Amino acid sequence: MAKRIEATNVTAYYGGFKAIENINLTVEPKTVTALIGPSGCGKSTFLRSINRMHEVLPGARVDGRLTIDDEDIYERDVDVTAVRRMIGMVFQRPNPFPTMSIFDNVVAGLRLNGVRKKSILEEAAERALRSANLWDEVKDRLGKPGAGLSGGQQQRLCIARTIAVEPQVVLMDEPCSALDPISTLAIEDLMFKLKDRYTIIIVTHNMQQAARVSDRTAFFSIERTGDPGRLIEYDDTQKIFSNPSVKKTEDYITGRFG
Ligand SMILES: Nc1ncnc2c1ncn2[C@@H]1O[C@H](COP(=O)(O)OP(=O)(O)OP(=O)(O)O)[C@@H](O)[C@H]1O
Repeated sequence: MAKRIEATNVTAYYGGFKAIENINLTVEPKTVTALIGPSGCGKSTFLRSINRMHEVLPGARVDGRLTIDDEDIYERDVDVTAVRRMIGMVFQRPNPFPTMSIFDNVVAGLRLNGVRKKSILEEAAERALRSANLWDEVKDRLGKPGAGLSGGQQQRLCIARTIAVEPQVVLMDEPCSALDPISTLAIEDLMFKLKDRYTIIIVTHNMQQAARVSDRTAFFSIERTGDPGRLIEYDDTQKIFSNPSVKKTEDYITGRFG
């Protein structure tokens, strides 16, 4: 189910502004890859290029090649909705649909895909909530609003909603930045468990988190304000955090810049 992602010379623009330039990296299936780097270096832009969310903004575009298991997702005849179904995304702030119940939140994507049968929806909801380590906490109040959960629970609800449609890749943009340390650890445990089935890419500002959860780490940076973000170093997480090859990476992870 998990898929391999390959970016070749990916460059992304906001109108005339080039936000990232010539990003080349390959992400293997069933791994967690962390994108790190100083603010504004293009981590989120690159992440959103992977499921074609970047182009949703007026004037925004992507050049280069991005393949998922050798299929170029920017080919002209590609169904963008199918791409976004295959590549789920979890955002910085938990964003459950506020007026929907916990159950309706989890199955929202399935309903959108035309699934109507109650027993199928119930099974899928339980499976996704169990995978998201949330089932035990919510099984007795599935009809209550999702917005009534704690921040950490809401984020796990959003993860359940994302995986309910069985994507192959899960993108996470600073998924723990609004959470307390205990909820953060719960999400990190979850990532560890989910990588059995999915390819996961996470943007994080938390170096310890990158070191704890990821197999590979990509360090992005910019030369100066207004320049595009570039991939400086990409390697096994252990190598990046113990013996990086590039001085700039070392300066960043040791807190000397950024
Ligand atoms: N909607 C937008 N319109 C114009 N420029 C944008 C937009 N979003 C981001 N940018 C610019 O693109 C560059 C990269 O931004 P991006 O958010 O990808 O960086 P980032 O590394 O994820 O930053 P952070 O760590 O602060 O979230 C920045 O210069 C930013 O100002």
